Amino acid sequence: MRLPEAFVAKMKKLLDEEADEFFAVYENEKINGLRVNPLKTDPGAWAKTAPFSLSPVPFCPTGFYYEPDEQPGKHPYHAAGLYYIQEPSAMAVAEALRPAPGERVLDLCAAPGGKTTQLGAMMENKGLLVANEIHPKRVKALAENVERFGLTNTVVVNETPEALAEQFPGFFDKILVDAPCSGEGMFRKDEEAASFWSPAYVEECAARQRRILESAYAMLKEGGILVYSTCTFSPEENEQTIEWLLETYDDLRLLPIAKAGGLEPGRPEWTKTNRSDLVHAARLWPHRLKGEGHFVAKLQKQRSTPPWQGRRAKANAPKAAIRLYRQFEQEALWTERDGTFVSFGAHLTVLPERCPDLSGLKIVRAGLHLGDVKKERFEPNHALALALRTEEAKHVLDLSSASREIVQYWRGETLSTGGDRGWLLVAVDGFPFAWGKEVKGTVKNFYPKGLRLV
Ligand SMILES: C[S@@+](CC[C@H](N)C(=O)[O-])C[C@H]1O[C@@H](n2cnc3c(N)ncnc32)[C@H](O)[C@@H]1O
Repeated sequence: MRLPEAFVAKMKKLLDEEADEFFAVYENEKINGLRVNPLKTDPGAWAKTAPFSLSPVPFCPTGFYYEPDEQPGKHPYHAAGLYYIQEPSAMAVAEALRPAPGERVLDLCAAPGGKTTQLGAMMENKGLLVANEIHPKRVKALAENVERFGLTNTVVVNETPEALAEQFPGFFDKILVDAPCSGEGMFRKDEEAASFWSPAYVEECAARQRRILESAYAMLKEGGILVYSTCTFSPEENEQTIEWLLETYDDLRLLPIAKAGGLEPGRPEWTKTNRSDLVHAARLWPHRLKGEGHFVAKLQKQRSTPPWQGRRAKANAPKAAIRLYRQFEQEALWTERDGTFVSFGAHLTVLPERCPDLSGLKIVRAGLHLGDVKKERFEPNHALALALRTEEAKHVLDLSSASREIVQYWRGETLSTGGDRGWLLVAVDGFPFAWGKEVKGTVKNFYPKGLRLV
């Protein structure tokens, strides 16, 4: 592939005798990976019986490589949220943050949701995950992936980092800044990134990263952890951004990232002041492991920070909406859902635990969208189907992934079953896939129109 000349010259200078090995990887095919959803299945056990030939990614316990001739993105298991197709090196980022269930976590630059889905799964749907994306178009894909993965503790927001910082000073235990960057590490995967590249663009990205990090710092609580990552090689956006951060906020401390599975240290010699602590950061090099280029740094805030003083969100769902939902629950489910029920128009939603007041923010999705009240009836949302376990549904239509019916259903067609059971959960090999309504022998299709197979 054709690489920008100035990029080639710069990397030759930086990498010196390692440069030939580095440039040789551009002749190879890109590496493919998927990350299995532990909310839905046991990754190790599933990988052994999966319809793809999977081998483990050494630095991510839920990550697997698949072969270039396979297409897991087109399998109904993908639609059922069993895995996320993700560039393997990108999987190391959420591993460095590793939030615990119950924490307050922010993914500040989140679309399309690779890391959000990984963080949400690590949190076992407990606590609060705020997934923010500044671009209104990209936020839609983020919300869809959150839904597909079955995340119920996640609020998807479409804001600037500055607006969030105003609302949430000192609020978060953990923050991920997976920064917009010049994308040098993705040239092999995305040739367009190469056409976009220039030295001036690298500087522009670095300036933007610094602004985003200022907001992130403001939102961290005392003792809170920040992970910063890029998919680029340039020292200006990596070691030097962290150098700037450490100089600007002298209470921040770099924490070591384990160098397992091929991760290498950051490069102190690429900072302006030769900061030795940059070895704690991690670099993922495409010529040193099976994956593209990435940089990851982990920092802890030491300064005493006034605890967040904001209000909690209050339940506001009309009684009638909850009554209709409870009726649906009685008819279709064995389990009852508790929590803070709120309405956005006809939408009925249950918020994540201890969710803060969200007024004034552009909220795309808040917690679990249970369904909509339509003409005095409750219609369950696709998100609810994907957040359930099959055992929770009273009526299940389990289709084989190899069957014609699953493809028909995915396309939006009705199915003939002969039954009359009302709302039923359509599943693929035992994994929830969508809602259907079985009336007088026919299952009416509730697979969302925008997600159907075409
Ligand atoms: C590297 S991508 C994030 C990838 C994502 N974390 C994932 O794993 O799927 C960076 C994101 O930052 C967003 N972004 C661009 N400018 C931004 C800004 N000024 N503040 C915050 N986010 C920004 C981009 O739209 C993009 O979606």
